[in-house]
Amino acid sequence: MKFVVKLGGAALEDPKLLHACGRAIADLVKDGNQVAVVHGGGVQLTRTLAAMGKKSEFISGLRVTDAETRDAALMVLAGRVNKSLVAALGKHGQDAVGLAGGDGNVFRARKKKTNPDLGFVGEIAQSNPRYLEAIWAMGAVPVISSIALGFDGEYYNINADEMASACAIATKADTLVFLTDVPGVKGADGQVMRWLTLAQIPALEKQSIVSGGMLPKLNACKAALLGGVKRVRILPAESAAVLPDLISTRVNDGTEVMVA
Ligand SMILES: Nc1ncnc2c1ncn2[C@@H]1O[C@H](COP(=O)(O)OP(=O)(O)O)[C@@H](O)[C@H]1O
Ligand SMILES: CC(=O)N[C@@H](CCC(=O)OP(=O)(O)O)C(=O)O
Repeated sequence: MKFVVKLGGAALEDPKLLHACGRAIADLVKDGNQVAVVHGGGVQLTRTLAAMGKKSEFISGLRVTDAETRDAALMVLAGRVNKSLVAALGKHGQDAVGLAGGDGNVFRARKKKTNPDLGFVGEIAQSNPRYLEAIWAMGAVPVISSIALGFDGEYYNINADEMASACAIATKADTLVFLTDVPGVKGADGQVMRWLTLAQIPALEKQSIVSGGMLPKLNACKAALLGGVKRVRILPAESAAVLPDLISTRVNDGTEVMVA
């Protein structure tokens, strides 16, 4: 089976959690699966920007990204965060190869057209997974940061959930899992929804039951399901150990997002 596992920045904050996620991903590979990891690092980027004296601003869950912010994103996401994940997999004996969207032209971006304008925020315009296939052929795990090179030669900041769904579609993954900092998608009663269909999403958004970072996440779930990915699950990073069980065992953690 082919898996894309997305790790959010909050999940990467806690060394114990990072260790547990690294182990679960390594176990998934030991079971014979092909796994690509896509990661965020929003929290880490916000912290670095604050140290630089820059405030972070988000519109509908997307960071307003001027040139200085984009350069910091390259430094933090494609640098420190990417390499700490490569190290976490290495600790469990799993080879990993870090890359950003521009490397090997695996993902190419175009500027996201939004109102208001978000600067260097991009969306994936083209993908070519041949380098991912090559990394898998070597028994390694590609670890992809949410940065991609535009056709104009500029790097663009991509929401990591969006990057993960583009990766799952491009690689024809069977399963896309979002490891995050909440136990799942909470409904109107504040309880985690075990299942969520695409038809339920607009009402949740309209009533502001989902907001912030959950908006791009649910958009990414929808894109993946409509793009042919069979299973999409939002899972708390604390439950990463259940990853290898997702295929054959009934798992209650998190929210399964389904077409209908
Ligand atoms: N209905 C909801 N259920 C769960 N989380 C929600 C909901 N609405 C908004 N959120 C927010 O979405 C966040 C998860 O998105 P995000 O911060 O982007 O995570 P990640 O770093 O894993 O991508 C949660 O921390 C929570 O604050
Ligand atoms: C355009 C945009 O918003 N990009 C995100 C990329 C990182 C990300 O998505 O990180 P998480 O998965 O940890 O939230 C950002 O700048 O924060």
